[in-house]
Amino acid sequence: MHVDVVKTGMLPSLGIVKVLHKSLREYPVPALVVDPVMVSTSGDVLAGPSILAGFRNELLPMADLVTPNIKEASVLLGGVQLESVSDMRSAAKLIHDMGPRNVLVKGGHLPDSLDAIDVFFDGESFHELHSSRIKTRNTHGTGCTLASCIAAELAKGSSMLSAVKDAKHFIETALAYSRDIIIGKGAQGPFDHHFRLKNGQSSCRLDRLNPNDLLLYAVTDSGMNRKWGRSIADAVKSSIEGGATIIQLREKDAETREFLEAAKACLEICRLHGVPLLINDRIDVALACDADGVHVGQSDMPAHVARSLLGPEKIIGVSCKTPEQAQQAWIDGADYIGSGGVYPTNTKENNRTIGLDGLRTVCLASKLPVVAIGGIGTSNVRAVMEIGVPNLKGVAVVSALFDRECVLTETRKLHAVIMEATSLVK
Ligand SMILES: Cc1ncc(COP(=O)(O)OP(=O)(O)O)c(N)n1
Ligand SMILES: Cc1nc(C(=O)O)sc1CCOP(=O)(O)O
Repeated sequence: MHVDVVKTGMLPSLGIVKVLHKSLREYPVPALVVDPVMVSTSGDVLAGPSILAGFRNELLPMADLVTPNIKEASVLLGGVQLESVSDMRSAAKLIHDMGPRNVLVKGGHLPDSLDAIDVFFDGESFHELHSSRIKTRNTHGTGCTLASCIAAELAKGSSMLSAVKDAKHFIETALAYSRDIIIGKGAQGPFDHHFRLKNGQSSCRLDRLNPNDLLLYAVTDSGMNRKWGRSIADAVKSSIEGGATIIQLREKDAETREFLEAAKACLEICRLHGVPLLINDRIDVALACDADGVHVGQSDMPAHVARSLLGPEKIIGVSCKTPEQAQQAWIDGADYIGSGGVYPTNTKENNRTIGLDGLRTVCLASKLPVVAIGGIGTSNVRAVMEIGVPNLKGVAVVSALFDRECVLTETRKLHAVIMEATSLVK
């Protein structure tokens, strides 16, 4: 394999900085990621003034990306204190002025924050990248691994922001996987990079969402099921038997305790069939019953806060009607987006319809898999699945399944049409 990216940690002497600088000039690499390891975990500054000067003047102007943590950013900037995300933004801009094309200031050491916030600056826009804070002593090597992952993603052809996002996700998952490993006696242990190879040997779920699970997304409505005289759990069971591939409990008028009991009963059914169960809006209910994730809208808990509350292993879906919302959902650590209303619906009041064109626009702007929602049933699902955008993975449906006498029959019918439509698309 040809990997044409160089990643460097802090170099122990000015001589090596100079040699590297010279060889990079002679043999330029397509992308240079610089991880300035210049402050030890205990806070000692590892780089003397001459190394710092060589680093600033010779390496940074060549770098496509530099990835200091807040202590290293502070050293690079002559000792300014960084205590907030706003300070990190100012630091990213000042470091950018030193010449690198992109800057990622890592906020893992920022005190008092629920999640780990990194600030990415590409010279024009800032992005705050959130991930959950994993409580573990095994954090040794995260900075080097992050930079190496970014370099590897760039070599695979990713854009800089995508590479950073993917690398952050790798680190977050690896930290969760390594949380309880005990190696050595020091205050800090190493984390395990090989979790993908060891999949199956840990209780940690590595791939939160299989996008194919979005194919037929059944979203419950207690009013409808009550009207037809069945429990939420019975409705969920029938929909799964009919072919539903993922379930969302959207119980707008349920009391918390009633909702939690229903969620636990549904979870038992879903686990039996290997179907993920998500909770609409209620992060507390999702946490209490250990559901597989949540779905949040634009006026609900922001996805990055949901991620920090739920941790790296849970699925998060976000409703998006515009390309900007889709981009933000991706930045915030969502796993999929729900986009609609594709058609008018009576299930959700005052819902803006975006049509097939709006759906296509959102799909094209989204780096995440998309599920279409709103007024979808057997008569129009084919038109939705045939819009010809590969990341449209399925349809989410409420009334076409649950406002019917027989959930099993309706789900089977819808499933059959979707299967036919998707086989024609392929
Ligand atoms: C899959 C899916 N997509 C969109 C929605 C709508 O969620 P939201 O915007 O939060 O609106 P409410 O469902 O809360 O009315 C969804 N629930 N599922
Ligand atoms: C819950 C919901 N969200 C929508 C959105 O556009 O985000 S449309 C919708 C209701 C979907 O119900 P039905 O399948 O009965 O039309």
